[in-house]
Amino acid sequence: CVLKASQKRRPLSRLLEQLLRNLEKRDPNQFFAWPVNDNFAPGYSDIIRRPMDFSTMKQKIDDNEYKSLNCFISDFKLMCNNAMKYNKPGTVYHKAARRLLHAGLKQLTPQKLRPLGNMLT
Ligand SMILES: COc1ccc(C(=O)NC2CCC2)cc1-c1cc(C(C)=O)n2cccnc12
Repeated sequence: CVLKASQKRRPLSRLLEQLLRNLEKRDPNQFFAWPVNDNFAPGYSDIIRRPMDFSTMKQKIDDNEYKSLNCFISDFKLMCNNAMKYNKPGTVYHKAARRLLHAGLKQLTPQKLRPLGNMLT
């Protein structure tokens, strides 16, 4: 069937949505699903200047704010590093961020991305 213009997603957006879904699977507790709330994380917005979470990344994909894969990967790293900055080592969140960052970057290696590359053509 022919996709209407509104349904036609840019190749980059389709790739980023696929990558985002795979990254979200590595966050089963959904600690990274939504913006961190200062009520549960005292002083968070004083310590973390540039908050980031998966829902914000999804919105940025939908708003075509990512001009490249590297911008997307930078936001993923920012999200994990924020958690390792605010939360002390040994906390459930610091450990979750380290594991997510490690697992996520393994999915974003050129070897893993090359097969998806043809989605960009
Ligand atoms: C969207 O953010 C969250 C959503 C849910 C939860 C959560 O279910 N926490 C329960 C596990 C022990 C309480 C935690 C968080 C959370 C993420 C974070 C991060 C990512 O720093 N955080 C830091 C301090 C306190 N809570 C959190």
